[in-house]
Amino acid sequence: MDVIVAEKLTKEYNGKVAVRGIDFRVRHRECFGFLGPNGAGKTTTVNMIYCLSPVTSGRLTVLGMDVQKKPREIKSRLGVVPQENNLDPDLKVLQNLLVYANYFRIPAATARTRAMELLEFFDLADRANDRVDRLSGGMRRRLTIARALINNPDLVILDEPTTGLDPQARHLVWQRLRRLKERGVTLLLTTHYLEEASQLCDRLVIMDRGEILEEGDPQGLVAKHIGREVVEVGLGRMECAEQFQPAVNCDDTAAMIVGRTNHLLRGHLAVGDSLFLFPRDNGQAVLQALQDMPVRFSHLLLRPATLEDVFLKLTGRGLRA
Ligand SMILES: Nc1ncnc2c1ncn2[C@@H]1O[C@H](COP(=O)(O)OP(=O)(O)OP(=O)(O)O)[C@@H](O)[C@H]1O
Repeated sequence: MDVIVAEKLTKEYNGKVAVRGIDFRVRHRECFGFLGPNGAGKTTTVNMIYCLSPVTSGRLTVLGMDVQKKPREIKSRLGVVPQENNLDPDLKVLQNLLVYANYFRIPAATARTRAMELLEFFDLADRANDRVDRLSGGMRRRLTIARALINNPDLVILDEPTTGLDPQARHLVWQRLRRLKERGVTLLLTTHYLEEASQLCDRLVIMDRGEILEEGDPQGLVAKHIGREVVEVGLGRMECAEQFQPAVNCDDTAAMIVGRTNHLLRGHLAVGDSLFLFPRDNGQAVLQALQDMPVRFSHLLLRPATLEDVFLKLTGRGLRA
């Protein structure tokens, strides 16, 4: 049985559509992601999944139950990590977990054992008696995730789990989330970090302006839309040789580059003063062809293709634009 089934799911705020008739399914024990820029509708979608925000139209079932009919039952089996940490800063680390356990009516002894196990798992055991306001941002985030697990949920929803964390803290959170997945917990996360999506998600949807543009596994999506590599050409502040004078603007130069390398490409994309070339199979040959041109580009690089390229190709914008 799928853990979440959404069909033509729609959310409007005062007549303004935030989520526009989307369909998706989350499978048991997978990590499923919503990748998209700010305002794409990710938070709105997860708010409907954890029954915080009513569905405007369409069908949404979580753990086999309709969100409009069984919100209480659904909530009791979910763990939720909201975008903003909402820990109680006046309470100590362990107390934060115990108070939460109380909401779920977990017996005190069980709650204490589980809380200590979770603190251990998230590398926070030695901070159990510290006040929350003494913790670093990364520790608070891990504590928020630990708290979401206190009721042993069947599904954990994480809204932008590592936004605002430094790279080291982010990697530590990813490591723990991967271990949770190995233990069989179904994870659903929203993110605008392509690296987070690639590192954690088995499958994801790319969302923009309330719609799902694509669905698949991260590697499969990159292979389908882009290929293995990208040659990125910076067309701003170019230095041209005399004989290359006709190519004075980006559009002309981009057209000329594509003309010369087309036989080596499976596609290309011009965005602002950057040109992205998608080599058919030999990125090095494309790079060489450009290096042979009498132009010094503002930058020229051959790099692995990423989900960011997929997003750019689908929307014409960057994820952080
Ligand atoms: N409570 C609300 N009332 C009115 N409009 C809202 C409300 N919440 C969200 N919106 C609008 O719905 C759209 C989708 O917002 P949402 O927060 O779901 O996007 P998001 O992808 O999660 O982005 P972010 O990463 O910024 O949270 C936006 O246009 C937003 O302004």
